[in-house]
Amino acid sequence: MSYPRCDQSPAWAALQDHYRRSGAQFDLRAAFAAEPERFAQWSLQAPEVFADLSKNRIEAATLDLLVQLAEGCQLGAQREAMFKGEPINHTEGRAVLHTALRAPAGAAPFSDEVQASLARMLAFAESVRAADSGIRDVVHIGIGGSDLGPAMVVQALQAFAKPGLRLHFVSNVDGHDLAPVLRELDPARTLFVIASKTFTTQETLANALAAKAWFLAAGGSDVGRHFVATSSNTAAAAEFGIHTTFGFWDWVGGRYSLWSVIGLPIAIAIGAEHFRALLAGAWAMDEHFRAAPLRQNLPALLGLLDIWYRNFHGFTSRSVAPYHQGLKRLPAYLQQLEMESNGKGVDREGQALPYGTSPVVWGEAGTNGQHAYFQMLHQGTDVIPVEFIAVKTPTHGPQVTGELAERLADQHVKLLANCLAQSQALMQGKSVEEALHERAPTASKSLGVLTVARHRSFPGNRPSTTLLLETLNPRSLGALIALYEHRVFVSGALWGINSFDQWGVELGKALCSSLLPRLGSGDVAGLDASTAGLLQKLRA
Ligand SMILES: O=P(O)(O)OC[C@H]1O[C@H](O)[C@H](O)[C@@H](O)[C@@H]1O
Repeated sequence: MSYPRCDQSPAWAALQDHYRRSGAQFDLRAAFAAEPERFAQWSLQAPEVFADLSKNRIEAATLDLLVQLAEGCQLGAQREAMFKGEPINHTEGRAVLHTALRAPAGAAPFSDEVQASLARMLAFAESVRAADSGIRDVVHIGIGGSDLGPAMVVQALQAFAKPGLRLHFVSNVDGHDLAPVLRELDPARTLFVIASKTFTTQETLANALAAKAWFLAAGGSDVGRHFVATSSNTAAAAEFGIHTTFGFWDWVGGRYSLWSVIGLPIAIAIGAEHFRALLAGAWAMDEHFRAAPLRQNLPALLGLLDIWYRNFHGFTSRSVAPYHQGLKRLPAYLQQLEMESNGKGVDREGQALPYGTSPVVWGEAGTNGQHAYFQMLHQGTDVIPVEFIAVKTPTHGPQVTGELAERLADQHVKLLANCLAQSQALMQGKSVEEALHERAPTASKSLGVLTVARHRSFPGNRPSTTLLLETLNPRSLGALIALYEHRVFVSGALWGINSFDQWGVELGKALCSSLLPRLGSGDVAGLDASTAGLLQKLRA
């Protein structure tokens, strides 16, 4: 299982040369002026997701070299190794088979187990949704991969959720997360889902214990019926006192687990049929990723573009701007997916990498971000590629009628216009010359016109990608998430890193365990002066 690292491919040096000769001077405005076909040439339809890549600093020669780079790193073989279940998470000796969770029966490894687990989980979800279940509130307690995916999807698919059934997500060990949720609950009408792959996570166990204590104190009875677990550690869940555990396997990574029983709250919210549509959308993207030639392969193209920007242009972050309020948790979800997967500093053999890996991924739903940090995207000193996600048709649900429906439809047009305007503005910019010819009624009269024009000019040539969905539904969301998963796989595969472990979260956990008793005892012996000083202040 040894594949060449990107800098070992001849295309790497060729890309460095190409960057120096052409990439560094590339101008999007000139490219659009010179290439009438640029949009057609650089856009493509993948399953459920249309992508416009034309506003990126990329030309045919760049793509040629990036494709050579991918081939040099044996991307195709690496991809097959994942789909076939080889232990590509080699530091933990595990396969990486989230794709098997959404494969039709018989189409992927472990099919029988997967189908049986899915059927059991969906049947349980339907029983919770049934009118006679008596359940009104579902509290999902989990963190990281056992929280972000389900929470993001449930939020995104509100229009498909069962009315009257309330889903709550509690993740933080900070009691300010759990307490306000508990205030709204009736124990007799509440189901707690304790989600933890390992069932050892401090935050989740603490919240689960607190929830159980509240449940009993509030007069709840039959813990066995009101608490269930989703975990690959069924023994630990049983020890905790939970009788019903939906198990899964070590080859499902936490941040890739929403397709497994960790998706139980999704299934409870949207029902079995919609959950299957979510899986089907993801599988459609899996098939595209596996079969499409690299030049028409959207996850591959996005991953290659990430390499181009990170390693040749030196851009250190990427902003995600979903123009759909339902996707407001998508940036947080992507932060774990991408930064926990590819935030690595050594290659598979443990050698320090001579190049950058995961960019910082951040963002906010549009148009909100426009009124906050877009200033920096437009005029700041760093170039930050932006990924816009727009949804053509809104889904406000049947209860929205009459004048409200008309107004919301109009607001959707405004939303889309904003999305288009931002990528256009980033690209076009505004020269000092143009700014000089504009009226600037709010500018200070005491400044010279040239000074004002300089403040009002935009460098432009700032790259962005726009992803379009026809509508946000279970199938399209499944495809969108799988697109991101595979794009992260592509850049990780070329960087030659293990995208599927997360040792970087361990040190803080271990130090937390040793500091916890010290916060009680006040013992600061052997601590650095800063930690000791802060600990004493917190105890005072
Ligand atoms: O599902 P759990 O075992 O409780 O783990 C929850 C999360 O915590 C860990 O520290 C990892 O950083 C995440 O990858 C994981 O998703």
